[in-house]
Amino acid sequence: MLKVDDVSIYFAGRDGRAIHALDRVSLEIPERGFVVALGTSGCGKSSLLNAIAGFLPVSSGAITLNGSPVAGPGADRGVVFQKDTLLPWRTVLDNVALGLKFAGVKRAERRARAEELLGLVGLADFERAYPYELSGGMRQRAGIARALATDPEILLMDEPFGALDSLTRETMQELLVRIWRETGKRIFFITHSIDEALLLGTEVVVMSPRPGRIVARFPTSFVERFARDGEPHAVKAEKEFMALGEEIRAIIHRSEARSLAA
Ligand SMILES: Nc1ncnc2c1ncn2[C@@H]1O[C@H](COP(=O)(O)OP(=O)(O)OP(=O)(O)O)[C@@H](O)[C@H]1O
Repeated sequence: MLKVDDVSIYFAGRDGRAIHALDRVSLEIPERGFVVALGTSGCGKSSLLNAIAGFLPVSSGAITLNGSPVAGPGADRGVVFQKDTLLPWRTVLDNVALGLKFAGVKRAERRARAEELLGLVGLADFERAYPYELSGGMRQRAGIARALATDPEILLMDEPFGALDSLTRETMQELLVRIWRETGKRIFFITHSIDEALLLGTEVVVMSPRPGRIVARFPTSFVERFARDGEPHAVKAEKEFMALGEEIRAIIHRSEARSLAA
């Protein structure tokens, strides 16, 4: 279980005043959970993800993974950002295997594991390519393979498909759901898109800014149908999908108006 318990995060602002980026946020991501954080810009989504990743210390509260406190980055958490962080001078295969090298895994085993993961993300024919030879979607595939290389307990994904065109984005959503089902990994995923949140998540947490907090939570199961039939448009056309989307949209607008008025 990944547990975020009453976490607050403050930053020092330029004018000397503290920026309250996250206010007493709690959430749990069980095994096989796919939790999506949704909200407008500045509501603390990235701060939350960076704290779980161990890149950012919390000001108060605690984050634990299977009972152990998160005190810094670790191989038990794989991270994928909107902009890929592949090393341009290394091949796709070497990029994927890099984390294993740091973990002390032998060369032949690194190679076998990286090849297997490139197969999983549909890049088997590109292992010798360099990042500049790949499209945006392919680079994100490589990033996902790399994040999975150390067999982490959880994948942390910060708007991974935010910069992709809509068709590529759909393909990547299908791919991610397949990987989620096949590997059984828990996932924490950030998006601005209500449709994406509802399509992918087993729970959607809605956040609002100033200070960043969770204003609503919805357990969801549209992803089961998406995984089974692979037809995002049919899922999005479901009455319940549209109704929940409207409800969430209203919550976001209300909390945005409240925080601007405060
Ligand atoms: N390193 C930092 N120093 C100072 N303020 C910061 C820092 N990082 C984030 N903030 C502030 O904390 C608040 C939350 O930012 P955060 O990036 O977590 O939000 P977000 O929901 O991920 O936004 P976006 O969707 O735009 O990425 C914002 O007001 C932001 O300006």
